[in-house]
Amino acid sequence: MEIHEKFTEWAVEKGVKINGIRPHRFEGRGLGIIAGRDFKAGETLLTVPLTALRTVYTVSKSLTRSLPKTTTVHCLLATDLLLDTSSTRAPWHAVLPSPSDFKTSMPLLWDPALQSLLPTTAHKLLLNQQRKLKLDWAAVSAAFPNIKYEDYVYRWLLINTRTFYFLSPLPAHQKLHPKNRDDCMAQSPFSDYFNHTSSPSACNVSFSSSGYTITTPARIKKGEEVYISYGNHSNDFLLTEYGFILPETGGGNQWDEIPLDAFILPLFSAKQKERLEERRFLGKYNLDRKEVCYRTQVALRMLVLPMRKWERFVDGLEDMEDEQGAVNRVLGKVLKSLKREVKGKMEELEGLKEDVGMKCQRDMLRRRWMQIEALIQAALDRI
Ligand SMILES: C[S@@+](CC[C@H](N)C(=O)[O-])C[C@H]1O[C@@H](n2cnc3c(N)ncnc32)[C@H](O)[C@@H]1O
Repeated sequence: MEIHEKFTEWAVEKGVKINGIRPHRFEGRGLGIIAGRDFKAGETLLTVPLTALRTVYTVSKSLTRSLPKTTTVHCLLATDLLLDTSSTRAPWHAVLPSPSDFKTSMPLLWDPALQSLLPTTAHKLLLNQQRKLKLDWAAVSAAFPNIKYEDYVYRWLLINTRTFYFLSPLPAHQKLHPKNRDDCMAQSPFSDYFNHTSSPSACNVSFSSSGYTITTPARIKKGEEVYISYGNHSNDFLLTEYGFILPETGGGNQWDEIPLDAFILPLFSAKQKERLEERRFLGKYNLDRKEVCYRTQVALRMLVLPMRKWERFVDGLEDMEDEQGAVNRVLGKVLKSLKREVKGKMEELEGLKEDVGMKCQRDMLRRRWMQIEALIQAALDRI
């Protein structure tokens, strides 16, 4: 833990205030934060001043000028991180995960045969990630032909997995605020040790002109891991963007959900789709841990109600309960088709040769498919 002690000293020098917490290695989660004492609800665990952050405003002008004006903040921060060989932030760089940590966990670096077996949402996010990386790499490789792709991707993933939402509160920066939400990012030392939970016990991260403040909403006992929330994300999102999924044990992921569009949309005629679109109920049908979403309930009613009655229902003039039995029968068919698809994907995964990807990658994918199967089965058992 010596590098972590050195980094902690470095962070304190930069004005980071660490109150009773320290980095600790947790099985399966890499580094995280452990409570060094008992905490009461409302206590502040960490403050990071603006001056300690790495942001688009700390990137040197010479680097910014070398890249096109349209370059993303993600790309600027990744390139800056790669080119920064000074000793200024060396203690911070020393505690970052290694390229091999990403190789095992991030689907972006997996074998294409495994990538093609990612669940729908995770796969869509991967395609989007690949598109963004391709554009960023085109800009960087043109400006710095000596940079190696692997070295760049490593930094790109560091930025992808370790930044916080950031909009500079400094008036001088405000006219330059990024237009794209994806560009509102900053690296914050020490805060980037916190692992994610979907539980309400996650610490609150607030941001103001004095920087980031991390506060606990609940009591924490000495020796417990302390978490923040990266957002209300499903496990498919966490898998592609952060390289992990929350397990079922310990409460699981309360925000987990799976899309149903591929199985529901084909049930409608072109005319029905038009009407759903007009009433803003076309697509984005999901199943979460408790139920199918309201959009699904509304859309499926179109298949069991005369159009007029459906319109009255959408206008709030008809009761939801009356047709629930008929809706559940359609939903049951949808869920059974989805379950068959999941089974097929799991069989494909089992049929892959042992040398396709790494065992830990295949295990992670299998665990995700099993979670999806369990979500579907729980929904079938409810109806
Ligand atoms: C901001 S960093 C947190 C610190 C990181 N664990 C480390 O070793 O430096 C985010 C990364 O931590 C890991 N992580 C965060 N929360 C996790 C969790 N609940 N379970 C497993 N891994 C987690 C993922 O690899 C994620 O990309």
